[in-house]
Amino acid sequence: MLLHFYKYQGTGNDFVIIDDRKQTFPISQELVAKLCDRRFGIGADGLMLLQNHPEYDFRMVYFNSDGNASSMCGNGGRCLVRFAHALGIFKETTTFEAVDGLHEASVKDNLVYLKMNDVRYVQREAGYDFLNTGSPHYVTFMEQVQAMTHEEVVKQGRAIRYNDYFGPKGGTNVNFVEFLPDNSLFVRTYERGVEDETYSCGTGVTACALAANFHQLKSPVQIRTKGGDLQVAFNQVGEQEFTDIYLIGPAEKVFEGMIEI
Ligand SMILES: N[C@H](CCC[C@H](N)C(=O)O)C(=O)O
Repeated sequence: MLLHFYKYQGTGNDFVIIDDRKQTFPISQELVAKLCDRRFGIGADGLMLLQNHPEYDFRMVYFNSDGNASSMCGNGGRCLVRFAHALGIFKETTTFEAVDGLHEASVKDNLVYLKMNDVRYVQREAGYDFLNTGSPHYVTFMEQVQAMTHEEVVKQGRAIRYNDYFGPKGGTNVNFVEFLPDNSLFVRTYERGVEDETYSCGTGVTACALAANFHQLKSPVQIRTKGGDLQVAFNQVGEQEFTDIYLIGPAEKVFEGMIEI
């Protein structure tokens, strides 16, 4: 069977997208992992289905590149909004349903504005913060993050993702954050379910921006990643409470094609 697919990327976090409004995609962990494989498939950090929704513009179904369905993907959400806009599903703003509930979004001047769910609690520990921005994120602020090798990000990220505290809870994504002189952040992320460093992580940079608020960084926070620049705007309504959280940045179609499945 020939499958029509689209390839999108949002600041280097890349995805296979399927227009599955007819809900015919034969979901299986094996097929999703194969399509995301960078040698034997199309290659991506994740795969998304765009499906019809009885009340809202569309439904987002997200899978990590390990083939397993997962929690919310911020960059994936931005790419799917860009795709839906290109399909003509909406003109200015859209509301869609994802695994963590409803999201509003808009496309303006080549940027996608994605509203993230409110954050009601930030667990603050010695040396890290832990919060859920649609996916679970461990955030640690340190020097020289830009200078870390890929191997160091993977080794240190993997150790935290599988440690005795986070491992039994399904693991976590791990973010290493450096304050830059211009009050922006440089973020590198080890992603659960990709089990590697990705070029950026949308729910990850969102978590880093909120955690940086405890270090006097105010909204909007500029974040640099290996894959490009993102912005996170938010409203702090309480010591640990954030609403009106927007993840803002570019999302582009790279190519489309057909693949035998
Ligand atoms: N790997 C994440 C999901 C994708 C998050 C990331 N790609 C993003 O842009 O938010 C997890 O399993 O928690």
